[in-house]
Amino acid sequence: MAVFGDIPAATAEDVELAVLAARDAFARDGGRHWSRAPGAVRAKFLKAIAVKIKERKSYMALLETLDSGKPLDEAHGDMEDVAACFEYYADLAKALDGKQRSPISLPMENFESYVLKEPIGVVGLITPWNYPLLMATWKVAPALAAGCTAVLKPSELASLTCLELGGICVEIGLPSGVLNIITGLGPEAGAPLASHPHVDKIAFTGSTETGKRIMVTAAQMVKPVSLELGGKSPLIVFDDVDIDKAVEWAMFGCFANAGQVCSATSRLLLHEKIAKQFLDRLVAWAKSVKVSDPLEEGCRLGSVVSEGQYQKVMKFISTARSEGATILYGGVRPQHLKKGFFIEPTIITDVSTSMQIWREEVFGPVICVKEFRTEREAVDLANDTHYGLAGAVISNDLERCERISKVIQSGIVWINCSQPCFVQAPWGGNKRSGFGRELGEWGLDNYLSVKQVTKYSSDEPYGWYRPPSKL
Ligand SMILES: NC(=O)c1ccc[n+]([C@@H]2O[C@H](COP(=O)([O-])OP(=O)(O)OC[C@H]3O[C@@H](n4cnc5c(N)ncnc54)[C@H](O)[C@@H]3O)[C@@H](O)[C@H]2O)c1
Ligand SMILES: C[N+](C)(C)CC=O
Repeated sequence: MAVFGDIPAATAEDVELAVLAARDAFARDGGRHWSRAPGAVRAKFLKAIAVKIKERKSYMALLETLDSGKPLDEAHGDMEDVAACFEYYADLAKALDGKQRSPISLPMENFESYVLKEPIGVVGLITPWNYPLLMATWKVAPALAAGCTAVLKPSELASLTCLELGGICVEIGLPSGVLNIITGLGPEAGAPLASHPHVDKIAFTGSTETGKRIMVTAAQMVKPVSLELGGKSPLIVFDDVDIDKAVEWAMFGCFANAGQVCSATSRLLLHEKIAKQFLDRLVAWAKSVKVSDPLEEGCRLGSVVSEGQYQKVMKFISTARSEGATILYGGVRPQHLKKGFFIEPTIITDVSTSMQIWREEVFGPVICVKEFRTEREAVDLANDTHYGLAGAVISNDLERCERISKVIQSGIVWINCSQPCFVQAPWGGNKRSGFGRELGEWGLDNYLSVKQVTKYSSDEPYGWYRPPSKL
């Protein structure tokens, strides 16, 4: 670990200032310049942010890698996704103007009704460290597109690219107070934001434990929340597949970003007929992964984010061993990397459904494996979790895949792949993985409130009461 910068540790007083600034920006000039401005006005700012991100892609990616340990190639991909997300919501901001006053068909001709979509107000955005700028962007872009003003609190473990975003917003002339960024610890900076009475909504991405706390706090004010939480997602592989193709998806599903992915398919379910051959190939592929300094060309597995995360992942592995599982491959620091928080890609077999490694989110490059005989058994194992973020199935029988996609209890199902993520498609979980959807049009709806306006349009009196007799 090396210190290459420091960030402010905000407290409740800073949160107060940030919320005040956001409230002021929301209401300034009756909202004419932001919250009630045409979506096309806000779209220009979002497009301008996207342009700057693209211009600075290499620098921003480097910063993300230095801060989080993810391979530079992955950080480049993240920055492309960040720019695409701002562009996408710029288009939706523009389209919002045309969706206002959409009429509702009513069963009584004396009434006319239409719907206004209005920004919720000041929103608090609290985000994690695994995709620091991307996870923040999934909230900032739609919130701003909707006309909200925001206070963003990124993770204390990786805040730098979010601070850069703040600099970009100043450069492009985003009206002051529209986006406010505070850095600092969860209890000191995140909690006062979540409990602030003048914050109208909290959008949170992070662990299920913190999500629960945020929900309890928000409940005191009946404040809406959307929660994107953890996962323990399954990948089911049937016996009719091209083994190497399926192995590559299994690897990408659990070793990309060193497995620090909410939707990581970290429970691998293999049809018993191919299990041995599949595991032999999986080990061979895992051996060939380039684990290195994330800045090195071709790196495919960098370090985990922090010493704390390293210790946590190692503890999961040792508990799995002590509970009787087999560490088929990995489970240790790579021999050639004496410093840093590196962990070999790890494959764990002989797993039972009561083991911690089967039940809890590791958030590291660790996959656990079970075999199944029948489709029914595969689905039961896939759904044997409190989480419900994602699931994946690989088979050449597409009817089977579609059948399974209907019964997997999760917000996302991948067929013949794992992890691809598109800004146009909804993202979010069921069960203890949270609720609400980000991305796509659903992501914009997160920051809009729906107002019904109904007009009595007849010249006749309503006629429910008899008029009093005239004297
Ligand atoms: N569902 C998704 O889309 C998604 C995406 C990315 C990450 N995640 C989840 O995020 C988790 C990893 O992220 P993490 O370790 O940063 O999570 P975390 O819950 O520890 O922290 C997330 C954020 O909450 C803040 N926080 C902590 N305590 C708080 C409190 N009491 N009040 C308010 N804010 C508080 C943190 O400072 C950070 O900014 C994993 O569980 C992962 O699955 C989910
Ligand atoms: C959605 N994704 C994979 C970018 C981030 C989840 O941790």
